[in-house]
Amino acid sequence: MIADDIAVSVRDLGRVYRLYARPQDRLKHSLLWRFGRKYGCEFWALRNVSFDVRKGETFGIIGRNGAGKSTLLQIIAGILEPTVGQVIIRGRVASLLELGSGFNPEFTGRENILLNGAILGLSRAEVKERVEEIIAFADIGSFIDQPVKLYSSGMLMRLAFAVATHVEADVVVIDEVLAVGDVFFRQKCYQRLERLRQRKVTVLMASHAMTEVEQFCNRAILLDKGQVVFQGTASEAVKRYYLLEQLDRTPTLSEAVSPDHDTSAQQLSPGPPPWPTSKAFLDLSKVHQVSDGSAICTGVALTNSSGKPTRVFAQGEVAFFHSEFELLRDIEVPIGGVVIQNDKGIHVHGKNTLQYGSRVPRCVPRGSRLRFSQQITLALQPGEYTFEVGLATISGRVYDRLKDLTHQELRDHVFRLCHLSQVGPFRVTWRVEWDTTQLTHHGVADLPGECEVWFIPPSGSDLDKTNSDAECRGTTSVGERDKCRNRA
Ligand SMILES: Nc1ncnc2c1ncn2[C@@H]1O[C@H](COP(=O)(O)OP(=O)(O)OP(=O)(O)O)[C@@H](O)[C@H]1O
Repeated sequence: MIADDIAVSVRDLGRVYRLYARPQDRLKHSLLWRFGRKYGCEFWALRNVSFDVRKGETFGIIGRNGAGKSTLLQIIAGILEPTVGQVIIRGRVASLLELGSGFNPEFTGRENILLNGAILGLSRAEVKERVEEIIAFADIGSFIDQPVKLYSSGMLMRLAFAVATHVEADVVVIDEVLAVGDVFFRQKCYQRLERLRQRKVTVLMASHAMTEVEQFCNRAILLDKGQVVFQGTASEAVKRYYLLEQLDRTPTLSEAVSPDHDTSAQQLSPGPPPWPTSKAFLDLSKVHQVSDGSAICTGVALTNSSGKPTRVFAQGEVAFFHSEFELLRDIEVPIGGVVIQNDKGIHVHGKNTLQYGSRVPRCVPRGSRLRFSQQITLALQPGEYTFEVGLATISGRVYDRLKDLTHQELRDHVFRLCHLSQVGPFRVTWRVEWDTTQLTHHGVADLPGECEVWFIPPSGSDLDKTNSDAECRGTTSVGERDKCRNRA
Protein backbone atom coordinates (compact mmCIF):
# COMPACT_ATOMS: atom_id res chain seq x y z
CA MET A 1 0.00 0.00 0.00
CA ILE A 2 1.16 3.51 -0.68
CA ALA A 3 0.13 6.71 1.06
CA ASP A 4 -2.83 8.65 -0.33
CA ASP A 5 -0.77 11.64 -1.40
CA ILE A 6 1.62 9.54 -3.54
CA ALA A 7 1.05 9.53 -7.31
CA VAL A 8 4.01 7.37 -8.37
CA SER A 9 5.88 4.92 -6.21
CA VAL A 10 9.00 3.22 -7.54
CA ARG A 11 10.37 0.33 -5.47
CA ASP A 12 13.73 -1.44 -5.90
CA LEU A 13 13.51 -1.10 -9.63
CA GLY A 14 16.13 -2.73 -11.82
CA ARG A 15 16.58 -3.36 -15.51
CA VAL A 16 19.29 -5.58 -16.87
CA TYR A 17 20.52 -5.87 -20.44
CA ARG A 18 22.82 -8.50 -21.84
CA LEU A 19 25.71 -7.14 -23.80
CA TYR A 20 27.46 -9.24 -26.43
CA ALA A 21 30.95 -8.75 -27.80
CA ARG A 22 29.96 -10.34 -31.13
CA PRO A 23 26.54 -10.52 -32.86
CA GLN A 24 26.68 -14.34 -33.06
CA ASP A 25 26.91 -14.52 -29.24
CA ARG A 26 23.38 -13.13 -29.02
CA LEU A 27 22.04 -16.01 -31.11
CA LYS A 28 24.09 -18.61 -29.20
CA HIS A 29 22.82 -17.20 -25.89
CA SER A 30 19.18 -17.29 -26.98
CA LEU A 31 19.55 -20.95 -28.04
CA LEU A 32 21.76 -22.31 -25.29
CA TRP A 33 21.08 -20.40 -22.05
CA ARG A 34 18.43 -23.01 -21.11
CA PHE A 35 21.24 -25.57 -21.01
CA GLY A 36 23.33 -23.42 -18.71
CA ARG A 37 25.60 -21.96 -21.43
CA LYS A 38 25.62 -18.20 -21.24
CA TYR A 39 27.21 -15.72 -23.63
CA GLY A 40 27.83 -12.03 -23.16
CA CYS A 41 27.67 -10.20 -19.83
CA GLU A 42 24.95 -8.55 -17.76
CA PHE A 43 24.64 -4.80 -17.67
CA TRP A 44 22.35 -3.15 -15.16
CA ALA A 45 20.95 -0.01 -16.75
CA LEU A 46 19.00 0.62 -13.52
CA ARG A 47 19.57 -0.86 -10.10
CA ASN A 48 17.87 -0.48 -6.69
CA VAL A 49 15.94 2.59 -7.75
CA SER A 50 13.32 3.67 -5.22
CA PHE A 51 11.50 6.95 -4.81
CA ASP A 52 8.01 8.40 -4.38
CA VAL A 53 6.46 11.27 -6.28
CA ARG A 54 3.69 13.13 -4.52
CA LYS A 55 0.46 14.09 -6.26
CA GLY A 56 0.81 17.42 -8.03
CA GLU A 57 4.60 17.44 -7.88
CA THR A 58 6.81 18.27 -10.84
CA PHE A 59 9.63 15.80 -10.39
CA GLY A 60 12.94 15.94 -12.22
CA ILE A 61 15.09 13.02 -13.29
CA ILE A 62 18.61 14.11 -14.09
CA GLY A 63 21.92 12.44 -14.76
CA ARG A 64 24.72 12.31 -17.25
CA ASN A 65 24.37 10.50 -20.59
CA GLY A 66 23.60 6.84 -20.10
CA ALA A 67 22.64 7.30 -16.44
CA GLY A 68 19.34 5.45 -16.96
CA LYS A 69 16.81 8.32 -17.22
CA SER A 70 15.05 7.10 -20.36
CA THR A 71 15.01 3.51 -19.15
CA LEU A 72 13.34 4.65 -15.93
CA LEU A 73 10.75 6.79 -17.70
CA GLN A 74 9.98 4.01 -20.17
CA ILE A 75 9.30 1.63 -17.28
CA ILE A 76 7.10 4.19 -15.53
CA ALA A 77 5.19 4.80 -18.78
CA GLY A 78 4.65 1.04 -19.15
CA ILE A 79 6.63 0.75 -22.38
CA LEU A 80 9.41 -1.34 -20.88
CA GLU A 81 9.25 -4.18 -18.33
CA PRO A 82 11.54 -3.95 -15.33
CA THR A 83 13.75 -6.94 -14.55
CA VAL A 84 13.09 -6.52 -10.82
CA GLY A 85 11.06 -4.16 -8.66
CA GLN A 86 7.76 -2.46 -9.21
CA VAL A 87 6.10 0.81 -10.11
CA ILE A 88 2.74 1.80 -8.68
CA ILE A 89 0.90 4.65 -10.37
CA ARG A 90 -2.31 6.25 -9.25
CA GLY A 91 -4.33 7.42 -12.22
CA ARG A 92 -3.94 7.79 -15.94
CA VAL A 93 -0.46 8.26 -17.43
CA ALA A 94 0.30 10.25 -20.59
CA SER A 95 3.84 9.95 -21.83
CA LEU A 96 5.96 11.97 -24.13
CA LEU A 97 9.02 9.82 -24.64
CA GLU A 98 10.74 9.12 -27.95
CA LEU A 99 9.41 11.59 -30.47
CA GLY A 100 6.30 10.29 -32.15
CA SER A 101 6.55 6.91 -30.44
CA GLY A 102 2.86 7.02 -29.55
CA PHE A 103 1.79 7.83 -33.10
CA ASN A 104 0.83 5.62 -36.00
CA PRO A 105 2.92 7.01 -38.90
CA GLU A 106 0.24 6.22 -41.50
CA PHE A 107 -2.49 8.16 -39.67
CA THR A 108 -2.92 11.90 -39.94
CA GLY A 109 -2.18 14.14 -36.97
CA ARG A 110 -5.91 14.53 -36.31
CA GLU A 111 -6.45 10.74 -36.37
CA ASN A 112 -3.51 10.23 -34.03
CA ILE A 113 -5.05 12.65 -31.55
CA LEU A 114 -8.21 10.51 -31.53
CA LEU A 115 -6.16 7.32 -31.28
CA ASN A 116 -4.10 8.60 -28.35
CA GLY A 117 -7.20 9.85 -26.57
CA ALA A 118 -8.80 6.42 -26.93
CA ILE A 119 -5.64 4.66 -25.68
CA LEU A 120 -5.69 6.89 -22.63
CA GLY A 121 -9.26 5.87 -21.94
CA LEU A 122 -10.97 9.14 -22.86
CA SER A 123 -14.49 8.85 -24.20
CA ARG A 124 -15.14 9.90 -27.81
CA ALA A 125 -16.97 12.98 -26.58
CA GLU A 126 -14.05 13.91 -24.28
CA VAL A 127 -11.54 13.57 -27.12
CA LYS A 128 -13.72 15.53 -29.54
CA GLU A 129 -13.98 18.28 -26.98
CA ARG A 130 -10.21 18.59 -26.85
CA VAL A 131 -9.21 18.03 -30.47
CA GLU A 132 -9.47 21.68 -31.51
CA GLU A 133 -7.59 22.81 -28.42
CA ILE A 134 -4.77 20.33 -29.16
CA ILE A 135 -4.63 21.37 -32.81
CA ALA A 136 -4.48 25.03 -31.85
CA PHE A 137 -1.67 24.38 -29.40
CA ALA A 138 0.37 22.27 -31.85
CA ASP A 139 -0.06 25.02 -34.46
CA ILE A 140 1.20 23.00 -37.44
CA GLY A 141 -1.31 24.37 -39.94
CA SER A 142 -2.65 22.14 -42.69
CA PHE A 143 -0.15 19.39 -41.81
CA ILE A 144 -2.63 18.25 -39.16
CA ASP A 145 -4.49 16.41 -41.94
CA GLN A 146 -1.32 14.83 -43.39
CA PRO A 147 0.09 11.44 -42.28
CA VAL A 148 2.54 12.01 -39.41
CA LYS A 149 5.27 10.13 -41.34
CA LEU A 150 5.59 13.35 -43.36
CA TYR A 151 6.20 15.50 -40.26
CA SER A 152 9.50 17.10 -39.36
CA SER A 153 10.84 16.32 -35.87
CA GLY A 154 9.71 19.81 -34.78
CA MET A 155 6.12 19.14 -35.94
CA LEU A 156 6.09 15.73 -34.25
CA MET A 157 7.27 17.30 -31.05
CA ARG A 158 4.59 19.99 -31.20
CA LEU A 159 1.83 17.47 -31.71
CA ALA A 160 3.19 15.00 -29.15
CA PHE A 161 3.52 17.71 -26.49
CA ALA A 162 0.06 19.05 -27.25
CA VAL A 163 -1.51 15.59 -26.95
CA ALA A 164 0.34 14.55 -23.79
CA THR A 165 -0.51 17.75 -21.96
CA HIS A 166 -4.16 18.13 -23.02
CA VAL A 167 -5.61 14.68 -22.37
CA GLU A 168 -6.35 15.21 -18.70
CA ALA A 169 -3.91 12.58 -17.50
CA ASP A 170 -3.09 12.39 -13.80
CA VAL A 171 0.59 11.74 -14.43
CA VAL A 172 2.54 13.16 -17.39
CA VAL A 173 5.94 11.64 -18.19
CA ILE A 174 8.23 13.74 -20.37
CA ASP A 175 11.67 12.74 -21.63
CA GLU A 176 13.98 15.51 -22.80
CA VAL A 177 11.36 16.68 -25.18
CA LEU A 178 11.82 20.40 -24.78
CA ALA A 179 15.23 20.15 -26.39
CA VAL A 180 13.46 20.22 -29.77
CA GLY A 181 11.43 23.08 -31.14
CA ASP A 182 11.91 26.79 -31.54
CA VAL A 183 12.16 29.17 -28.65
CA PHE A 184 8.58 30.47 -29.03
CA PHE A 185 7.13 26.99 -28.85
CA ARG A 186 9.34 26.16 -25.88
CA GLN A 187 7.95 29.19 -24.05
CA LYS A 188 4.43 27.97 -24.80
CA CYS A 189 5.35 24.52 -23.49
CA TYR A 190 6.60 26.03 -20.24
CA GLN A 191 3.37 27.97 -19.81
CA ARG A 192 1.48 24.74 -20.37
CA LEU A 193 3.61 22.90 -17.81
CA GLU A 194 2.92 25.71 -15.38
CA ARG A 195 -0.82 25.25 -15.93
CA LEU A 196 -0.54 21.50 -15.37
CA ARG A 197 1.26 22.24 -12.15
CA GLN A 198 -1.45 24.63 -11.04
CA ARG A 199 -4.03 21.93 -11.81
CA LYS A 200 -2.07 19.53 -9.58
CA VAL A 201 -1.14 17.16 -12.41
CA THR A 202 1.94 15.11 -11.48
CA VAL A 203 4.77 15.61 -13.97
CA LEU A 204 7.93 13.53 -14.22
CA MET A 205 10.51 15.05 -16.52
CA ALA A 206 13.98 13.93 -17.53
CA SER A 207 16.13 16.74 -18.76
CA HIS A 208 19.69 17.82 -19.44
CA ALA A 209 18.63 21.46 -19.14
CA MET A 210 19.45 22.21 -15.54
CA THR A 211 17.95 25.67 -15.47
CA GLU A 212 14.61 24.14 -16.48
CA VAL A 213 14.84 21.50 -13.79
CA GLU A 214 15.59 24.16 -11.18
CA GLN A 215 12.80 26.36 -12.45
CA PHE A 216 10.05 23.76 -12.85
CA CYS A 217 10.72 20.87 -10.50
CA ASN A 218 9.93 20.76 -6.83
CA ARG A 219 12.15 17.75 -6.26
CA ALA A 220 14.47 15.62 -8.35
CA ILE A 221 16.58 12.49 -8.33
CA LEU A 222 20.09 12.34 -9.67
CA LEU A 223 20.93 9.07 -11.38
CA ASP A 224 24.45 7.91 -12.02
CA LYS A 225 25.32 4.58 -13.61
CA GLY A 226 21.75 3.39 -13.07
CA GLN A 227 21.56 4.22 -9.37
CA VAL A 228 20.01 7.04 -7.41
CA VAL A 229 22.90 9.04 -5.99
CA PHE A 230 20.75 11.88 -4.66
CA GLN A 231 17.12 12.70 -4.12
CA GLY A 232 15.88 15.93 -2.66
CA THR A 233 15.17 19.48 -3.77
CA ALA A 234 15.67 20.23 -7.44
CA SER A 235 18.24 22.94 -6.78
CA GLU A 236 20.37 20.65 -4.62
CA ALA A 237 20.09 17.85 -7.20
CA VAL A 238 21.30 20.26 -9.90
CA LYS A 239 24.30 21.28 -7.79
CA ARG A 240 25.22 17.63 -7.30
CA TYR A 241 24.81 17.06 -11.02
CA TYR A 242 27.33 19.79 -11.78
CA LEU A 243 29.74 18.31 -9.26
CA LEU A 244 29.49 14.97 -11.08
CA GLU A 245 30.06 16.77 -14.35
CA GLN A 246 33.19 18.37 -12.96
CA LEU A 247 34.65 14.93 -12.40
CA ASP A 248 33.98 14.23 -16.03
CA ARG A 249 36.52 16.61 -17.47
CA THR A 250 38.04 15.51 -20.74
CA PRO A 251 41.62 14.65 -21.86
CA THR A 252 44.65 14.94 -19.63
CA LEU A 253 47.04 17.85 -19.73
CA SER A 254 49.76 15.78 -21.40
CA GLU A 255 47.36 14.86 -24.20
CA ALA A 256 46.09 18.37 -24.57
CA VAL A 257 49.14 20.57 -24.75
CA SER A 258 51.68 19.84 -27.39
CA PRO A 259 55.26 20.06 -26.14
CA ASP A 260 56.29 20.89 -29.69
CA HIS A 261 53.47 23.22 -30.56
CA ASP A 262 53.68 25.11 -33.81
CA THR A 263 56.42 27.65 -33.18
CA SER A 264 56.15 29.05 -36.71
CA ALA A 265 53.01 30.90 -35.66
CA GLN A 266 53.75 34.48 -34.62
CA GLN A 267 51.88 35.13 -31.37
CA LEU A 268 50.81 38.75 -31.58
CA SER A 269 49.83 39.26 -27.95
CA PRO A 270 51.27 37.66 -24.82
CA GLY A 271 49.34 35.55 -22.35
CA PRO A 272 47.35 32.65 -23.72
CA PRO A 273 48.44 29.05 -23.13
CA PRO A 274 50.22 27.31 -26.04
CA TRP A 275 48.19 26.51 -29.10
CA PRO A 276 46.35 23.24 -28.34
CA THR A 277 47.22 19.95 -30.06
CA SER A 278 44.96 18.45 -32.67
CA LYS A 279 43.29 16.23 -30.05
CA ALA A 280 41.85 19.27 -28.32
CA PHE A 281 39.96 20.46 -31.40
CA LEU A 282 36.23 20.00 -31.63
CA ASP A 283 34.58 17.98 -34.35
CA LEU A 284 33.27 20.61 -36.74
CA SER A 285 31.81 18.19 -39.28
CA LYS A 286 28.28 18.79 -37.99
CA VAL A 287 28.70 22.51 -37.32
CA HIS A 288 27.13 24.84 -39.82
CA GLN A 289 29.83 27.03 -41.37
CA VAL A 290 28.90 30.08 -43.40
CA SER A 291 31.63 31.59 -45.55
CA ASP A 292 31.69 34.14 -48.34
CA GLY A 293 34.50 32.13 -49.94
CA SER A 294 37.31 34.26 -48.49
CA ALA A 295 38.14 32.06 -45.51
CA ILE A 296 37.31 28.76 -43.89
CA CYS A 297 37.46 27.80 -40.26
CA THR A 298 39.98 24.98 -39.85
CA GLY A 299 39.69 24.43 -36.11
CA VAL A 300 38.01 25.43 -32.86
CA ALA A 301 39.12 24.36 -29.39
CA LEU A 302 37.99 25.24 -25.91
CA THR A 303 40.52 24.96 -23.11
CA ASN A 304 41.07 26.10 -19.56
CA SER A 305 43.96 28.34 -18.53
CA SER A 306 46.42 25.43 -18.44
CA GLY A 307 45.57 24.59 -22.01
CA LYS A 308 43.54 21.54 -21.07
CA PRO A 309 40.52 20.95 -23.31
CA THR A 310 37.36 20.93 -21.27
CA ARG A 311 33.62 21.39 -21.62
CA VAL A 312 33.03 22.08 -17.93
CA PHE A 313 34.14 25.23 -16.15
CA ALA A 314 33.55 26.40 -12.62
CA GLN A 315 31.78 29.74 -12.38
CA GLY A 316 34.37 32.49 -12.69
CA GLU A 317 36.98 30.20 -14.29
CA VAL A 318 38.91 31.46 -17.29
CA ALA A 319 38.17 29.79 -20.62
CA PHE A 320 40.18 30.08 -23.82
CA PHE A 321 38.30 29.98 -27.09
CA HIS A 322 40.77 29.09 -29.82
CA SER A 323 39.89 29.35 -33.48
CA GLU A 324 41.88 29.00 -36.67
CA PHE A 325 40.94 30.25 -40.12
CA GLU A 326 42.63 29.68 -43.45
CA LEU A 327 42.48 32.54 -45.90
CA LEU A 328 41.44 31.84 -49.46
CA ARG A 329 42.14 35.43 -50.58
CA ASP A 330 44.19 38.40 -49.36
CA ILE A 331 42.47 40.47 -46.70
CA GLU A 332 43.37 43.63 -44.83
CA VAL A 333 42.78 43.95 -41.06
CA PRO A 334 41.28 40.74 -39.59
CA ILE A 335 38.68 40.74 -36.81
CA GLY A 336 38.13 37.57 -34.81
CA GLY A 337 35.35 37.18 -32.29
CA VAL A 338 33.39 34.87 -30.03
CA VAL A 339 29.76 35.06 -28.94
CA ILE A 340 28.46 33.01 -26.01
CA GLN A 341 24.79 32.02 -25.96
CA ASN A 342 22.82 30.47 -23.13
CA ASP A 343 20.38 27.58 -23.44
CA LYS A 344 17.56 29.99 -24.25
CA GLY A 345 19.53 31.29 -27.23
CA ILE A 346 20.29 34.61 -25.56
CA HIS A 347 23.63 36.21 -26.42
CA VAL A 348 25.13 36.64 -23.00
CA HIS A 349 28.48 37.94 -24.19
CA GLY A 350 30.24 38.67 -27.43
CA LYS A 351 33.52 40.41 -28.07
CA ASN A 352 35.98 40.75 -30.91
CA THR A 353 39.57 41.75 -31.45
CA LEU A 354 38.58 45.35 -32.25
CA GLN A 355 36.80 45.63 -28.93
CA TYR A 356 39.75 44.08 -27.09
CA GLY A 357 42.15 46.39 -28.94
CA SER A 358 44.23 43.32 -29.86
CA ARG A 359 47.34 43.75 -32.00
CA VAL A 360 46.47 42.53 -35.47
CA PRO A 361 48.31 42.46 -38.82
CA ARG A 362 47.50 45.17 -41.40
CA CYS A 363 47.20 42.66 -44.20
CA VAL A 364 47.04 38.90 -44.39
CA PRO A 365 47.89 37.19 -47.68
CA ARG A 366 45.95 34.31 -49.16
CA GLY A 367 47.10 30.91 -47.91
CA SER A 368 47.91 32.22 -44.40
CA ARG A 369 46.25 30.90 -41.29
CA LEU A 370 44.96 33.19 -38.60
CA ARG A 371 44.70 31.97 -35.05
CA PHE A 372 42.76 33.60 -32.25
CA SER A 373 42.90 32.65 -28.57
CA GLN A 374 40.23 34.60 -26.78
CA GLN A 375 40.36 34.58 -23.00
CA ILE A 376 37.01 34.97 -21.27
CA THR A 377 36.28 34.79 -17.56
CA LEU A 378 33.09 32.77 -17.31
CA ALA A 379 31.41 34.87 -14.65
CA LEU A 380 28.08 33.42 -15.67
CA GLN A 381 25.12 31.70 -14.13
CA PRO A 382 25.71 27.94 -13.93
CA GLY A 383 24.10 26.28 -16.93
CA GLU A 384 24.62 25.16 -20.47
CA TYR A 385 26.03 27.37 -23.18
CA THR A 386 27.08 27.24 -26.79
CA PHE A 387 29.33 29.64 -28.64
CA GLU A 388 29.92 31.09 -32.06
CA VAL A 389 33.21 32.04 -33.67
CA GLY A 390 33.65 34.29 -36.63
CA LEU A 391 36.16 36.07 -38.82
CA ALA A 392 35.56 39.44 -40.42
CA THR A 393 37.71 42.15 -41.94
CA ILE A 394 37.94 45.90 -42.40
CA SER A 395 40.21 47.97 -44.58
CA GLY A 396 43.38 49.46 -43.14
CA ARG A 397 42.04 52.92 -44.01
CA VAL A 398 38.97 52.41 -41.81
CA TYR A 399 41.06 50.78 -39.09
CA ASP A 400 43.15 53.97 -38.82
CA ARG A 401 40.01 56.05 -38.25
CA LEU A 402 38.36 53.75 -35.70
CA LYS A 403 38.15 56.41 -33.02
CA ASP A 404 36.23 58.78 -35.31
CA LEU A 405 33.58 56.25 -36.31
CA THR A 406 30.25 55.60 -34.67
CA HIS A 407 29.21 52.01 -34.07
CA GLN A 408 26.82 52.22 -37.04
CA GLU A 409 29.49 53.60 -39.38
CA LEU A 410 31.91 50.92 -38.31
CA ARG A 411 29.33 48.19 -38.91
CA ASP A 412 28.93 49.34 -42.50
CA HIS A 413 32.65 48.77 -43.07
CA VAL A 414 32.96 45.34 -41.52
CA PHE A 415 32.81 42.40 -43.93
CA ARG A 416 31.96 39.01 -42.49
CA LEU A 417 34.11 36.30 -44.00
CA CYS A 418 33.34 33.16 -42.07
CA HIS A 419 31.03 32.27 -39.23
CA LEU A 420 30.31 29.11 -37.21
CA SER A 421 27.32 29.00 -34.92
CA GLN A 422 26.36 26.60 -32.15
CA VAL A 423 29.85 25.31 -31.48
CA GLY A 424 30.28 23.60 -28.16
CA PRO A 425 28.39 23.09 -25.95
CA PHE A 426 30.02 23.74 -22.60
CA ARG A 427 28.80 24.00 -19.04
CA VAL A 428 29.40 26.44 -16.26
CA THR A 429 29.09 24.75 -12.88
CA TRP A 430 28.80 26.07 -9.35
CA ARG A 431 32.09 27.03 -7.80
CA VAL A 432 32.95 24.86 -4.84
CA GLU A 433 35.32 26.12 -2.14
CA TRP A 434 36.00 24.27 1.08
CA ASP A 435 33.31 21.75 0.08
CA THR A 436 30.73 24.53 -0.05
CA THR A 437 28.97 25.68 -3.17
CA GLN A 438 29.52 29.39 -3.70
CA LEU A 439 26.86 31.64 -5.13
CA THR A 440 28.84 34.57 -6.45
CA HIS A 441 25.89 36.54 -7.82
CA HIS A 442 22.28 36.27 -8.90
CA GLY A 443 21.14 36.42 -12.55
CA VAL A 444 22.82 35.47 -15.79
CA ALA A 445 26.06 37.45 -15.51
CA ASP A 446 28.46 38.56 -12.81
CA LEU A 447 29.07 42.18 -13.75
CA PRO A 448 32.26 43.77 -12.50
CA GLY A 449 31.61 46.21 -9.69
CA GLU A 450 32.13 47.11 -6.09
CA CYS A 451 29.91 47.98 -3.20
CA GLU A 452 30.60 50.61 -0.58
CA VAL A 453 28.79 50.61 2.73
CA TRP A 454 28.06 53.80 4.68
CA PHE A 455 27.42 53.46 8.36
CA ILE A 456 25.65 56.42 9.95
CA PRO A 457 25.10 55.85 13.70
CA PRO A 458 22.07 57.39 15.42
CA SER A 459 22.85 60.99 16.30
CA GLY A 460 23.92 61.50 19.88
CA SER A 461 25.14 57.93 20.29
CA ASP A 462 28.68 57.21 21.47
CA LEU A 463 29.52 55.90 18.06
CA ASP A 464 28.53 59.21 16.56
CA LYS A 465 31.12 60.98 18.71
CA THR A 466 33.96 58.68 17.82
CA ASN A 467 33.19 58.15 14.15
CA SER A 468 32.73 60.38 11.27
CA ASP A 469 30.49 58.53 8.82
CA ALA A 470 32.84 59.29 5.98
CA GLU A 471 35.62 57.47 7.80
CA CYS A 472 33.43 54.47 8.41
CA ARG A 473 32.79 53.85 4.76
CA GLY A 474 33.47 50.20 4.10
CA THR A 475 34.64 48.50 0.94
CA THR A 476 34.78 44.81 0.24
CA SER A 477 38.41 44.80 1.41
CA VAL A 478 38.93 43.22 4.82
CA GLY A 479 41.70 45.71 5.65
CA GLU A 480 39.31 48.63 5.26
CA ARG A 481 36.67 46.93 7.39
CA ASP A 482 39.20 46.27 10.14
CA LYS A 483 40.33 49.87 10.06
CA CYS A 484 36.76 50.95 10.54
CA ARG A 485 36.14 48.49 13.37
CA ASN A 486 39.33 49.60 15.17
CA ARG A 487 38.27 53.18 15.03
CA ALA A 488 34.79 52.45 16.34
N1 LIG B 1 18.39 -2.04 -25.46
C1 LIG B 1 19.51 -1.84 -24.78
N2 LIG B 1 20.50 -2.76 -24.77
C2 LIG B 1 21.62 -2.58 -24.08
N3 LIG B 1 21.89 -1.47 -23.34
C3 LIG B 1 20.95 -0.52 -23.32
C4 LIG B 1 19.71 -0.63 -24.03
N4 LIG B 1 18.99 0.49 -23.81
C5 LIG B 1 19.74 1.27 -23.00
N5 LIG B 1 20.90 0.67 -22.71
C6 LIG B 1 21.98 1.19 -21.87
O1 LIG B 1 21.42 1.53 -20.60
C7 LIG B 1 22.05 2.67 -20.09
C8 LIG B 1 21.00 3.69 -19.71
O2 LIG B 1 20.42 4.18 -20.92
P1 LIG B 1 19.36 5.35 -20.92
O3 LIG B 1 18.99 5.59 -22.36
O4 LIG B 1 18.28 5.03 -19.98
O5 LIG B 1 20.22 6.54 -20.35
P2 LIG B 1 19.87 8.12 -20.30
O6 LIG B 1 20.22 8.59 -18.95
O7 LIG B 1 18.48 8.34 -20.78
O8 LIG B 1 20.93 8.67 -21.33
P3 LIG B 1 20.85 9.99 -22.29
O9 LIG B 1 20.89 11.16 -21.39
O10 LIG B 1 22.09 9.85 -23.11
O11 LIG B 1 19.58 9.87 -23.09
C9 LIG B 1 23.02 3.15 -21.13
O12 LIG B 1 24.32 2.73 -20.80
C10 LIG B 1 22.55 2.48 -22.40
O13 LIG B 1 23.63 2.24 -23.27
